[in-house]
Amino acid sequence: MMRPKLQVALDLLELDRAVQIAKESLEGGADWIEVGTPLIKSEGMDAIRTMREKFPEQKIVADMKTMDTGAIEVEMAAKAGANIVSILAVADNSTIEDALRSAREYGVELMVDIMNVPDPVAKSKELEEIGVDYICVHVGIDQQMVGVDTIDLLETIVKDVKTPLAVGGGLDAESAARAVASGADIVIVGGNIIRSADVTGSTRLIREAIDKAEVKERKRETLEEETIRLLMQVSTPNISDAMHREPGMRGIRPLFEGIKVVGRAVTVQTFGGDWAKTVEAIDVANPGDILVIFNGSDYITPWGELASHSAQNRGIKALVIDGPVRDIDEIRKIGFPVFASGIVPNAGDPKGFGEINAEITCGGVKVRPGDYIVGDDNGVMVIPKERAYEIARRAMEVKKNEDRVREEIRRGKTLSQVIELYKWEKKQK
Ligand SMILES: O=C([C@H](O)CO)[C@H](O)[C@H](O)COP(=O)(O)O
Repeated sequence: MMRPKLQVALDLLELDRAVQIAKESLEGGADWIEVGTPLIKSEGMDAIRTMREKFPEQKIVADMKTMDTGAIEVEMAAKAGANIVSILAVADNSTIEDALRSAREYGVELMVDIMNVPDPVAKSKELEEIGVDYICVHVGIDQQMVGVDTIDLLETIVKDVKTPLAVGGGLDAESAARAVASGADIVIVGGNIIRSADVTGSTRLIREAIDKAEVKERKRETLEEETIRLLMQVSTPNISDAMHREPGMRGIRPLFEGIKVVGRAVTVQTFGGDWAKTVEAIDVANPGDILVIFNGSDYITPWGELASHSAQNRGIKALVIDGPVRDIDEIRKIGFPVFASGIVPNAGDPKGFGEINAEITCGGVKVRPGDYIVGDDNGVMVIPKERAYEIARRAMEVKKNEDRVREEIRRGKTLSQVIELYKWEKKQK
């Protein structure tokens, strides 16, 4: 078997950064440079021309994601210097066939990306029949965020076609090795190389993994386990960015610094310091949950040290309260994480008004039982339970991107230089 190729996907917006990252990834063992679709949209065919000029010996893949007018788009990319042009399999066969004619005419190869096709096996057979050079088994970035797995897709196709397979979609060293073991001829990696602070080192790790193609037994995490693991690795600002700058809870701060908590909400609606429901909720919650309380008063508390102690014994992760707490000296001593909007000495009475596990508003944000709560030094974010996995994945992408930008700042550029801020200012109409 031929040594599998490693294709680095330059999904960036800035050409200078893309050139630098390409250079670093080639040093780490990448074979092919993919001019990613975002880069092509941002810089046009100049992105391909520049890569050709900077890397005259390298194989360059243009990820055009063409849907129509296949011939002209292949011609453009070929004339700009691409060796392989990638178009979409969801395009009509007339587009794919004409793109292939153009590829033959201009001396380039055609890769066809089966992302989003309704029947990947049937489509792959059809593409083989048409005679394309490569089939790209690809799970798009948005699909990755909702849990679609690239290797699962590869395994459904591999036995039915002989055309060389390029495989990509969220691959890291472990899944890249798995892809090769399952039959990938070309491994495409974007985010896990290009967003790394150490592009060369990350490429090297993936290179070694695909060369060995050793598959380790893996215990698949449940979606909930993976969601919590990922959320523990990102910050509330990462989460807010991933949610299109969704606000955190207003006016709610951690009682002490350096705490990071993730858990699912058990909600409590109470009134003016009535601590019956807040304390009963400790018995309702499961280990790992976070109590989220709306108190309706900023001068009488329904929560203090004894409740904290009891919650901690039950394995409850934290308390988030729109309202004040008391006994914070004792709460700090036992280290029970509390996020609150105030501190007072006086508690209310246990009258029994209110409700456990109703939808509430806390710090101006809607919270339902089971929603994911993340608290850290910056405040508290609420993630709707239906989108928790997706948001966790997207927040991780935000974090990775920041890791790379931080490294480029460390090397001496200003933030606006790194992200070419001026170019991306909204132009007035
Ligand atoms: O093609 C891609 C995507 O659609 C954005 O243009 C990526 O290059 C491809 O998915 C590889 O990137 P990662 O999934 O981040 O590894």
